[in-house]
Amino acid sequence: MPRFCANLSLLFTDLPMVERVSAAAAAGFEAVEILFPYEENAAELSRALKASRLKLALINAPPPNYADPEGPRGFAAVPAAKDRFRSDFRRTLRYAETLGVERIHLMAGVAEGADAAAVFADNLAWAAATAPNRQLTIEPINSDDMPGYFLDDFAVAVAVLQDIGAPNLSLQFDAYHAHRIIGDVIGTWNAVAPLVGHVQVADFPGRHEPGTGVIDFPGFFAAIDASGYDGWVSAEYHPLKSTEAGLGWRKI
Ligand SMILES: O=C(O)C(=O)[C@H](O)CO
Ligand SMILES: [Mg+2]
Repeated sequence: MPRFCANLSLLFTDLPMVERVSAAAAAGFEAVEILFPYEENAAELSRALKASRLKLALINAPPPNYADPEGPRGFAAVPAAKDRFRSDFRRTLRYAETLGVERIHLMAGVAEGADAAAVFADNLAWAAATAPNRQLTIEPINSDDMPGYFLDDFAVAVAVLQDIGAPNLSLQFDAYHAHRIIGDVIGTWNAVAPLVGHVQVADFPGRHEPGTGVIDFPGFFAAIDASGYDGWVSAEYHPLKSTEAGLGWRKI
């Protein structure tokens, strides 16, 4: 079975962020991800992670809260926001240092066209060269959930990763988005697995726990194991009831 990680922006949300860390450890997770840690006290969060012996697998680069439906969705592919992307990235590196983050997800933002594609490639190459010791990811996100999001296509993600060819830049594979963008989660996984650095899971419809919808998670987890991927598989879903009541999927 893959190694599972808890997304603390979506799980254990009845608790303050710092307390979600020990709740994840008590539920048997060995790693967590936090999409928006920027409103938290980084030193306090770091102490909580150490006390629970949990790794922080992933954070998103700012802006701080993409949960705001009106808020920006990152800037990596936004031509007018090149300076903003780069200053945000430097800020992320400071958080990553304090928190001991394993991977940083660089969000593309709302943009389209040839200029956006060129700026995206340029910003990613710059970020990978600026932080050669940090692992960075990009994630195709379906445009029904995030209208206008630049990176809504696995082929575009694969092409840019292969063009840049940086060893610290990889694909973030979210099974929920793969289902909504392409439909065939396992086939898509088998085509891109060597490029993947981080995995997230939620079922469709509803974006709830694996096993609550139509995605073949036993088959997907078997495909992950067969591919040799040994990174984290993160629970990035909205619990149907309570977080604890919905954790049985880890044994399916
Ligand atoms: O939308 C997703 O699936 C993500 O992983 C983004 O990081 C959300 O911010
Ligand atoms: Mg995701």
